[in-house]
Amino acid sequence: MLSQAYSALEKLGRSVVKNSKRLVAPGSEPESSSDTCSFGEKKVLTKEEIDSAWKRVEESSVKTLPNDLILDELELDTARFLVSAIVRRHIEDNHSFLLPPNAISPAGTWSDLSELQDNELVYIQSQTYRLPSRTRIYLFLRNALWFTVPALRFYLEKSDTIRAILARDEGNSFGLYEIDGDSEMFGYAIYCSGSYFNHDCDPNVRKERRGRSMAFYAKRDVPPGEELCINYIDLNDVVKVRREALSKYWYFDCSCRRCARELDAEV
Ligand SMILES: C[S@@+](CC[C@H](N)C(=O)[O-])C[C@H]1O[C@@H](n2cnc3c(N)ncnc32)[C@H](O)[C@@H]1O
Repeated sequence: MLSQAYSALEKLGRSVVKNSKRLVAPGSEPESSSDTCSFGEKKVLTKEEIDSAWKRVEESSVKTLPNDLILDELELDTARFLVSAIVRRHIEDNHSFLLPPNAISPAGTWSDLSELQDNELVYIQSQTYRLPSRTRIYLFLRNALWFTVPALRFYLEKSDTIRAILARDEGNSFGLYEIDGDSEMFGYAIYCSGSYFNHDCDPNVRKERRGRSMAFYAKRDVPPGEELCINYIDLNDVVKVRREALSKYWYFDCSCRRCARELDAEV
């Protein structure tokens, strides 16, 4: 089914990108089709406004893919990731006997994913353009898969499943880097249990990618009860730069002891 869904997407994705004939400046707000939502003025959106934007899009009628529903390459990547997640959920819901016993993928199950921190509000509030982008991806998938892969309609009729996946992907996924060499980044992956590590600027755990898995090792002896933390950012930076990075890309103010110590030393 995954290949069926991917091939439907690939065909549509290619034709949509090919027909788009337009260049947009990186980082500019993408245009939206009539069914998607847009916010002319940049403003901080409330939870209610975000909910009602999704509801409006859900209420639009299912039709064959409209010509003006254009996804850029990054959005198409997101669409592929979403398809693999909903296919996985479909298998867990309906054909769990197909999954090898006790062979939980490193990514975790659907229920593991649902339990992760939901970051939709904070991310959309910080980058408003993401909302029309996400609703476009949802509409694209719903219209592209509705007739070609009817088994997935259940997950696309309402936006909850797509919203839930995107809300957990943000802020919980790990960057995948080349192990040796120049640290080229290959992409992102979610490892549900690994997402419970908080950040510390003097972490007691280090992460190491091993093929498709992520391994975590203690960096020193850890007394029972001490919180296990990894680092989300470069630890060689000075406190101001570290905190700015955590605030800009992770949307939190670091409460670790190293930050407190270094901030104290500055005053
Ligand atoms: C990947 S999650 C870590 C698990 C999360 N604490 C949970 O309960 O699911 C990242 C979130 O944890 C919190 N967090 C992680 N490290 C932190 C730190 N050093 N200071 C403050 N908040 C932190 C922030 O809310 C951040 O968005």
